[in-house]
Amino acid sequence: MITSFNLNLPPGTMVTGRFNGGRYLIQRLLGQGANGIVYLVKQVESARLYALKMGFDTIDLQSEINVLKALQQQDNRRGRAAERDSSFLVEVDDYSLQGQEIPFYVMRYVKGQPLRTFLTAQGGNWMQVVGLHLLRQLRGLHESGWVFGDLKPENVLVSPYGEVELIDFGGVSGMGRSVKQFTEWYDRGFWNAGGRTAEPSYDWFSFAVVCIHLLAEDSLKKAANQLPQTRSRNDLLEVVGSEVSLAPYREWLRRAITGDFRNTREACLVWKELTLGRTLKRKKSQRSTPQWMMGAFVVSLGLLICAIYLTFRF
Ligand SMILES: Nc1ncnc2c1ncn2[C@@H]1O[C@H](COP(=O)(O)OP(=O)(O)OP(=O)(O)O)[C@@H](O)[C@H]1O
Repeated sequence: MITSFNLNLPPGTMVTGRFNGGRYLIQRLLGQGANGIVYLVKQVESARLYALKMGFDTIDLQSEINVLKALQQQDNRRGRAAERDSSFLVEVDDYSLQGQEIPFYVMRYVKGQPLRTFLTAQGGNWMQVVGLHLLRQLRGLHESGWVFGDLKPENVLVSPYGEVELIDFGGVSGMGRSVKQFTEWYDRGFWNAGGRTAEPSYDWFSFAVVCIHLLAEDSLKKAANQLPQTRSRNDLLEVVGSEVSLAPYREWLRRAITGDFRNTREACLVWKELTLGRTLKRKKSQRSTPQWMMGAFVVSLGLLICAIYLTFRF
């Protein structure tokens, strides 16, 4: 039986595909989840870095592979594959270990920090930049007929300039189907706030809960710990209305929780207007601040403004 224990492969291990013969040298462990274990690997032929995921369960892994294949084909059709660092899906094969066949697939390596780590290190204000990038990623998926489904902070990696990549496509479902993988807090059903049909509003809702979780965790915990039958979307709306840390996002969060956007393009636009307007106001008011007080903020604010400029310019 394959377990996380015997899949714990040390750096320097060569993983050779049983059918295609692709060779990948393990550099280090990237992470481990319920469905598999992910390594940073170097493809021997090209010396390129990729992420390689080995599965504990062939069926679960296969459903992720199917989604990645479909996304890859869509990218290829639109001629986008060349624009990316590398493709969604590089290779699928089996690895023989101690007489067992372990399915694996190779995907692009996403360099970045998990969303929560990033915001803790850089400050909550970065949510403005990160949020827009994330919504744009969702918009791309939605416009291609997919819903991400299992949106949670662990599935979002952020680059030093606030750019975002989604990982773990195991929860992606075709529009109109049932969401097949979700995590309690971010799930609309958990809050008795709607069904689990894969539609853009399902992802908006999850994203709203991600924001509340990251910026007002205690209040979210309290609301989530109620009896399941009394939990409702009003509990979330109350948190949104009362938490100061959520004030900049209040209008957007209310609309996301109630599913009140025409589409994800509109969700992006509203986010942009709300957060950009606020940043400009803050910049104006800072002009009257004495210079000596500015010193400590200059570097981080400069970086943030740079990122905001780059984010909102396009
Ligand atoms: N493409 C990637 N690039 C960099 N790191 C990655 C990549 N894919 C996964 N990881 C890392 O590996 C971890 C586990 O991967 P993943 O979330 O796909 O596993 P999982 O078993 O499906 O998780 P879950 O239990 O959340 O369903 C992630 O949290 C992340 O840290």
